[in-house]
Parts: sequence; C-alpha cells; structure tokens
Amino acid sequence: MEKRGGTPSPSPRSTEKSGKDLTRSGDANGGASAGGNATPKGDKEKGVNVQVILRCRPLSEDETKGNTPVVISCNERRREVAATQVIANKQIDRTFAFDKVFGPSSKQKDLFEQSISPIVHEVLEGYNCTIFAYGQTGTGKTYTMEGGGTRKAKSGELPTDAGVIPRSVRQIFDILEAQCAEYSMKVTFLELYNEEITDLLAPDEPRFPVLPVPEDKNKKPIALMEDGKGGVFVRGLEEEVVYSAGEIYKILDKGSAKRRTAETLLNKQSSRSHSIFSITIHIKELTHESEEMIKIGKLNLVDLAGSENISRSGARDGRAREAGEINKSLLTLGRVINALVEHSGHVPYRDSKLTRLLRDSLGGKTKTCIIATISPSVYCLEETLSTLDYAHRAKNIRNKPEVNQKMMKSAVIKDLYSEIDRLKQEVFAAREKNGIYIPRERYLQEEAEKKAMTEKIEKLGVDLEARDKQLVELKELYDAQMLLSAELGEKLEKTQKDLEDTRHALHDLEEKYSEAKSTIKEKEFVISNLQNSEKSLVDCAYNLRAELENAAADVSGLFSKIERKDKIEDGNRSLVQRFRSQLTQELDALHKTVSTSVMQQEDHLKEMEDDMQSFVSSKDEAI
Ligand SMILES: Nc1ncnc2c1ncn2[C@@H]1O[C@H](COP(=O)(O)OP(=O)(O)OP(=O)(O)O)[C@@H](O)[C@H]1O
Repeated sequence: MEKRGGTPSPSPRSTEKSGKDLTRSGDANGGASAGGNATPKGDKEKGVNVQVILRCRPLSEDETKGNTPVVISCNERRREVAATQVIANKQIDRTFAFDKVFGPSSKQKDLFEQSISPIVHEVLEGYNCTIFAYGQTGTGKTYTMEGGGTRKAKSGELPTDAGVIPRSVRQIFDILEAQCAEYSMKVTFLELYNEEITDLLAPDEPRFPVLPVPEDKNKKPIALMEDGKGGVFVRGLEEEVVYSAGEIYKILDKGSAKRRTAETLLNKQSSRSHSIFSITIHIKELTHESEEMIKIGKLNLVDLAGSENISRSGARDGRAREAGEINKSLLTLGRVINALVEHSGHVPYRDSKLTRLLRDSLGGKTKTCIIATISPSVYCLEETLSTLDYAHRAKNIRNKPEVNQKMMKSAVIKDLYSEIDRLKQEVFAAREKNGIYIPRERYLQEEAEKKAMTEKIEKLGVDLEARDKQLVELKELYDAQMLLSAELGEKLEKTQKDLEDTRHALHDLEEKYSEAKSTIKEKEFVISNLQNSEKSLVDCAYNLRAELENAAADVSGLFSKIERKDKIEDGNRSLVQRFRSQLTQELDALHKTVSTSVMQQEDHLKEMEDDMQSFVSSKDEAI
C-alpha cells in the first residue's frame, strides 16, 4: 500500500503536474473513442454536454404485494420517461427526454454496454471521466454502481447483477491485457459523511484504549486541501496499487463494508454517505521517436447518498441531522448545476465538500455521466419529479474535456525517485532517531491540534477568499454605482432641460388650448344653429315629400287622362281621315257634277245665245 501527502484526488490533479516535464499529446481529442461523448475538435471550445442517463427500478417485492400503483413509464427507444400525475382530478403527463433511458426490466449488462463501456474506453485514451448516480433513497444508486450484492464471480464471470464499478474494472483489465500494455493502476476510495471526508481504504487504527471505540470514532476525517491551481486534493488519502480485477473487488468489498448505512423506511440498507471510488491508470506508450511516454486516465465512480424527504424516510434525531447534511450537500450540488446551466458568474462550488470534490466533473475538463435513478411507485412521485427536473437540468451543463497531458517516462521516474528519496530520509530518520521525537500522546495531541489548525487555516483561507471575492464584488458594485450615479447626474441635467422645454411647450399648449376652447364655443354655437336649420329643413323636406307624393298622384292621373285623350284623339284622327277621304270622294263627284252641269249650262247658254243671235238678226231683218 502506498501513502503520499499530495495524492491525486478525484479532481484531475495529475493533468496539472510538473509542467516542465510534460509534452502535449498530438491530438487531445484523437483518443475520443466509440463513446457517445467523443470530442471532435470544434467541441473543445464549445464543450460537451454532461451525459444524463435515466434508470427506473422495478417495483420491490413489498410494493408488488401491496399493489402499489405505477406512475412512471419508460420509452427506451425514444429515450423518454413519462410521469403521470393527477392534479385536481385531471391527469397530467410530464415527459422528460434523456441521453439514454433504462426501464424497470433493463439489465445491468445492457446499461453498462450501452452507456458506460464507451466512457471506459475514453479513460484508457487518457481522459478523466466521472460517472455518478443521483436519486432518491432506495431507487437503485448502489445497485447500479456496485451491483446487487452477488460479489462472487462464477468461473471468472461477473455475476449478472454486477454494477458499473466491477464491470468497468473488468473491462479496463481486459482491454489492457488484450493490448499487452505496460501499465500501473491505483485506486482510492473515500466517503463524505456529514461534511467530513474519511478514507475507506485507511488501515484500521490500533485501538489503544481498552474501551471499545465506536465505529464512527475510528474513522479519522481527512482534510480537503486547495492545490493552489484551482483544484483540490485529499491530504493523506491512501492509494492502493492494484494488479488484478480480483484485487479491486476485494478493495471494493472492504471499503463498501465501511460505508455508513442504515435502515430507513425507504431502504433496508440505505447509504448515508456519498462515496467516490477512483481508478487512476498509467499506461506506457512509445512515440514515433521511440520515446517512452506515460498516458494517464482516471475514472471516478460516485455513489451519492439518497436525496430524500426526511419525514418520508423516517429519519429521526441523528438520522435527521444526517439527512439534513445529505440534503445540504445535494442542495449545493443543485445550486452548482443551476449556476452552470444559467451561466451565472459565480458557481458556489465552495459551499460544500461534495461540490469541491466534483468541481472538475461539473463544468471542468472531465467527461461526466450522471445516472439518475427513480422509483416507479406513486408514493415516490414527488421525489421522482424532483430527480427528473434535476437530471434534466444537468443535461445542459457543458464540460470542456481535455485529454491528460502525457508524461515522459523519464520524468515519471524522476518524480518517483525524489519520492523514494523523501521516504528513505523519513525511514532513516526514524531508524536512526535522527529527528525530533516526542511522546506518542503528545504527538497525537499535536497532530490533532495541527489538523485542527490546518482546517482552521483552510476555513480562514476559504473565508478570506470569499471575502476577497466579496470585496471585489463590492468594488465592482461601487464602481458600477459611481458610473450609474454619473450617468444619472447627466440624465438629471438632461431631464431638467427637458422639463424647462416641456414647461414652455405646456404654456404654448395652454394658450392654444384657450384659443381652441373659444373656437370650440363658436363652433358649438354655429353647430346649434346649423342643427336648428337642419331641423326646419327636415320639416320642409317632410312637407315637400307629402306634396310631391300628391303631385305624383296628380301626375299619374294626368298621365291616364293624357292617355285617354290620346286614345280619343287617335279615334278622332281616324274619323277625320275617313271623313276627309269621303269628302274628297264626294267633292270629286260634286266637282264632276258641277263641271258637267257647267258644261251643260254653257252649251245651253251657247244655244240660247245662238238662238238670241238668230232672233236678233231675224228681228233686224224684220225691221
Ligand atoms: N434496477 C434494479 N433491479 C432490481 N433491483 C433493484 C434495482 N434497483 C434497485 N434495486 C433494489 O432496490 C433496493 C434499493 O436499492 P439501492 O440500495 O441500490 O438504493 P439506493 O438508491 O442506493 O438507496 P440509498 O440512497 O438509500 O443508498 C435494493 O434492494 C436493490 O437490490
């Protein structure tokens, strides 16, 4: 077992190590493999969304016996989950889409192969990846991460209920062995309980006092330190070097057994702490120039404690405090997610150890996958909806994954040599008693004091940083206020000028108004006269209309008379015509008669004249 002061923490400290010895790998993204999270070049700037997987557990035996109504339906093909809610006698379906959805009958193997296996490949390409399970208590976080409890593998095979962690371990070893790679691997396992970090791999302290020490007292909290580069590391965290999957399973069993669990109404063996199991792999590679490089990948597997409703989980006293602490750190996690999604300037990572530990996995350089777990039962609907909202929001977090810088083997060896030298000196000093020696009691006391001081300094540092930040914010606020007041002064001056102009304009308007008023009065008078005339005109028009109606009746009578007269005239005309032709005929006859009688008269006269003549002549002759 290896123990170092500044051991790699769940944050990718290894990426920032001794810059002078490091060389960049050819293509930071080239390694992104089969996984859905592959990082094409453009994504490096834009970032890659946190992948969110949703898993709904089946009803438990008790729930099935009690005929618990199911309110969740999963559509794996469409990657959707629908929750059915009845509000005011109305059925409301809320549907959420995720990157992958696994329903109650999904198998551990399927979840791993479809969603986690690509991430494991990316770890082996040199990325830091984090997989964490989030959900209400009893929804299957531990089942998904660790498995159903059947640890023993039959004939080297993993049990069917083996979870993400053993399957990832198995896959890592299988790939490395298939590649005949030269590698080294170390693991860490820590627990975060009531805002205190404990090392689940730390050797048990020899119990000096005769009295039995309560289990919790035996767990020494360890400090979370700032590394000065924006990251954190857990001081004194045990790193166990491992050579086989079997060794890791044993470590997991040992660590898991130390995790704090308790029976709640919602889960018989409920994890009361958050746990982070990390695997760091160093793989030797040869460059084209046959230089030996070390590629580093890290996989963080996080099993969060249940997000729960204190009253529903039946937590009381100590358990209630515990639930409060769990909810507090999950609440901070929620606030961090919100701040990242809303791109607010300040992300409150510092408000809880959980978010400090997960900082790089949320908005950092790590590739992250969240497995949100839910129950299908109607009695968990409230928490289920909250998990669905939470997970759905987390989908919008963007990380900027970067492949870890590869280290030259010589640089790693140099580092290790200086580490060995340091340890040798410590061993030598201890053996030769060539150092400062104090009684064990005092040493323990001083250590405790030192730890308290360190924590105090750390807390003061955090406070100071917060205050500095506050000061900067206040200064920015003050500057902004000054700027605002200058702007306001200018605006005031302009407003006063505008006011004066407005006053003049108002005066003009008032004058115009009184003029308009008198004009209106005149117009009103004219209008009333016009109205009177209009009224009398209307009366006249009525009279005229009556007269016109009479005239029209007269005219129509006249027309009928004219018609009658025309008819009579027509009769007269034909009579006259007939009379004229008759007259003409009679006149012609008369004329003929007269001319005949005239001729007869003339003949007669002539005869008389001749007779006279002859008489006269006779008389003359007679004489
Ligand atoms: N997908 C699943 N298939 C079968 N059984 C499951 C599944 N998920 C959970 N279970 C069972 O449900 C119970 C609760 O699961 P688990 O302990 O993993 O919940 P948890 O979310 O880790 O709870 P807590 O937050 O309280 O630790 C266990 O008995 C587990 O075996």
